[in-house]
Amino acid sequence: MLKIRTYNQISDKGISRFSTTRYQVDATQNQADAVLLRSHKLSADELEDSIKAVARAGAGVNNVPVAQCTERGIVVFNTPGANANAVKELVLTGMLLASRGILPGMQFISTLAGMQDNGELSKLMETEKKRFAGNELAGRTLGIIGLGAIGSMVAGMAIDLGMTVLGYDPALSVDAAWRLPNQVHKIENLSALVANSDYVTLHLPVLDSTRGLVNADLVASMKPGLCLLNFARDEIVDTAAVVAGLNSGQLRTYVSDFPRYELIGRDDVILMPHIGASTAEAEENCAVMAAEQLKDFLENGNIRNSVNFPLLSLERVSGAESGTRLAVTNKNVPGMLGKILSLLADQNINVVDMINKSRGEIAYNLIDLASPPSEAAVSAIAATDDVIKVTVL
Ligand SMILES: NC(=O)c1ccc[n+]([C@@H]2O[C@H](COP(=O)([O-])OP(=O)(O)OC[C@H]3O[C@@H](n4cnc5c(N)ncnc54)[C@H](O)[C@@H]3O)[C@@H](O)[C@H]2O)c1
Ligand SMILES: O=C(O)[C@H](O)COP(=O)(O)O
Repeated sequence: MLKIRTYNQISDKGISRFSTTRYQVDATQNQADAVLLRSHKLSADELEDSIKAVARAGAGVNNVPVAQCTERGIVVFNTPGANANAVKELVLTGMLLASRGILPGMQFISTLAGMQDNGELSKLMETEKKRFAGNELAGRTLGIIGLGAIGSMVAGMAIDLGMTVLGYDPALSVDAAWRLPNQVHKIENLSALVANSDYVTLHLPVLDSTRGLVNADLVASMKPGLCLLNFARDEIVDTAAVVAGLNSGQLRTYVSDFPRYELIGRDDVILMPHIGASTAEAEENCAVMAAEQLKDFLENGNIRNSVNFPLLSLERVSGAESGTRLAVTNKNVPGMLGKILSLLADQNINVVDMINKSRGEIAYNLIDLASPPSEAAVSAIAATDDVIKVTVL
């Protein structure tokens, strides 16, 4: 039996991908093979030595100790794009709430509970509605910081709304560049992007390089009256700089999925309780994608959508006598593959097929064998200097 320990509420659609004859999946599993979670802040101490993988049903992996996982040969997966549409729709909601008198207008109406005369009510609406006028999005400029799965969908939506779109992403992947609508004006300089935008929306991960990216200097460069939307992570924004910007009028509105106490109760701030991905569709998509990736890894050693391991996949060779596969993780240093293969040769085990890839300090190998390796052979490989993990699949 393979064991998966879950944290958070994971959609049943994902959990049901694991057959009950082969997997035990719930929050109580100890000595588990893998962890499946959403935003639970995972500490390295929660990862027992049996853990081979952590699957994040979602995009952000800042709640996972990725560097320690890498050192210990634990593969970390995420589900890029699976919740992008949910976030895109909430960005639109945020832009509309920031632009039209929707929330104050609704609050005004709620003060009228108890009025009994619809004629009077209609008259009151007509005299008061000027207090809740706003502006349209068409014709305005949206700056997008981070043009990955979410940023590109937001770009497409904004173009459809008649907005001009500026984009900034110094780490843009080739795949993401292909997905991007060609009407997006790529800007190399963050200050130029914020100086020329009416709305700026953040869609980048929190990393050491992006923590505090929106700071006092960037706020000072903003076009006066800009609306900032943060559906990425709170650490990317310096709250004190945002408060100062709102107080000075440099910022008109701050919309955020990450409430901070300093921001609660302000008319120029719209806060949501981290619900960017909280739709039935996104929760199902993320859970299913995470489950499929985890299964393919635990059963075949294949790696799709990992944030710390090379992406790699090897078809099972039909007719291979034993169907035995070794997954070996080692430090990315010269000569490792030779050592592993020679240990197998010493045991007279023939290699049917294999693949090897590296990423940063890690190398990962899938080796299909013509006959099952003895325990001694597996132990010898595991004991080799710079080998981190060996799994027989
Ligand atoms: N509010 C929510 O519920 C919610 C939901 C999903 C994702 N998120 C957050 O949104 C982030 C983005 O999600 P995604 O699915 O689009 O991820 P993604 O990996 O597809 O895209 C992120 C993009 O950010 C870019 N980037 C990296 N460093 C940058 C920098 N310094 N400046 C500008 N761009 C930079 C990358 O090159 C990439 O294109 C996640 O990391 C997560 O923190 C929040
Ligand atoms: O990074 C993400 O995918 C989002 O922040 C969603 O987080 P959640 O799975 O806890 O809703």
